[in-house]
Amino acid sequence: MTEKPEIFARGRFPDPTEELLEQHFNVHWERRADDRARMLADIGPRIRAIATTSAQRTGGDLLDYFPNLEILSTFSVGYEHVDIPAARSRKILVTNTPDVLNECVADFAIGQTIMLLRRMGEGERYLRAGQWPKGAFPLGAHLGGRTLGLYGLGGIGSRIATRATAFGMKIAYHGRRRRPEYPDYAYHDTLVGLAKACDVLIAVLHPSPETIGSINAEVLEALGPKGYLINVARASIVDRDALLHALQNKTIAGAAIDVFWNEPNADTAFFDLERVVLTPHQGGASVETRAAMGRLMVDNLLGHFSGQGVLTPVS
Ligand SMILES: NC(=O)C1=CN([C@@H]2O[C@H](COP(=O)(O)OP(=O)(O)OC[C@H]3O[C@@H](n4cnc5c(N)ncnc54)[C@H](O)[C@@H]3O)[C@@H](O)[C@H]2O)C=CC1
Ligand SMILES: O=CC(=O)O
Repeated sequence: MTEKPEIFARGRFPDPTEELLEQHFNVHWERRADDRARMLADIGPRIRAIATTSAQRTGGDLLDYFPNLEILSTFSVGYEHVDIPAARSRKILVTNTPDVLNECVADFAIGQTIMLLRRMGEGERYLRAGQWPKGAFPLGAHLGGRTLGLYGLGGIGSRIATRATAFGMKIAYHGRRRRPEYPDYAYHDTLVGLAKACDVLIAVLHPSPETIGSINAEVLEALGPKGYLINVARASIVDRDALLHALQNKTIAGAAIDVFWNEPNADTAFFDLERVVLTPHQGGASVETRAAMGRLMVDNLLGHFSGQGVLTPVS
């Protein structure tokens, strides 16, 4: 019987994923190490793969423990927690888990849109606080007839658009180029232009040098006092101080934030604001989606070790 490849596993995965990893590999769990430095020194040269969640940062300093590392497989679409140039310079293949969570994150983004516009979270807090007998809760706003602006029209963004259309919303988007496959969606060649044109701006794209901090004071001003921001991408895309200022001064109507600047610590400065929905990075957090992500992460590792090739390399 051939030896199972030895892998280093970082973070905590759902039980079925951990079982799959144990089934196919000889797994060294970082979280179970009594003495991490000794563990790394002992197993480093034998490790051929890393499996990781997005909560762990992997840079060149860690990769140096693994001179025979071939592949790093992350249990996430996002890969900003991996130092891609450091991996590339060591000829380490990196894979992620795109597409299997598109529908799940799109459902969630629409859920946040409804929650925000219809003020459902605030309404529930009002009821629980015993405020209802003192007067009816203020009115919310419809989705139908409003324009949804997508900053990122990829796997997830395109699914959000389909759902929003069913709610009667018009779709606009900003990207690096016009997408002829979406003739019914209005293209804006600047983010400010998109923000001006839409009522609800949803960020759903990878953080990159080009996009980090791109939702800034100018964009929020363009969104205006009747505009809502929803961020299901990464916090780094939004200028935190500009957003806080806009919410405090009501220069935008509200925001839903699923991703934070220092996860898993939420930013308490946003806690007491009205018209704000805060969630703990739940976009892809369903049992079914997590299982599919785990399967894909493991399939990438199996594809690599069988010689058949990985399914979803980070390009
Ligand atoms: N909140 C959550 O739980 C989750 C968040 N995400 C986030 O969503 C992001 C997007 O995921 P996918 O839709 O799968 O990615 P994708 O790669 O399919 O789509 C991203 C889109 O953004 C566009 N884009 C890239 N740079 C741009 C720029 N400078 N200006 C405008 N558009 C640009 C791309 O052309 C592409 O159409 C992920 O990178 C991740 O950060 C993903 C999964 C779950
Ligand atoms: O944020 C989640 C991911 O898969 O990326």
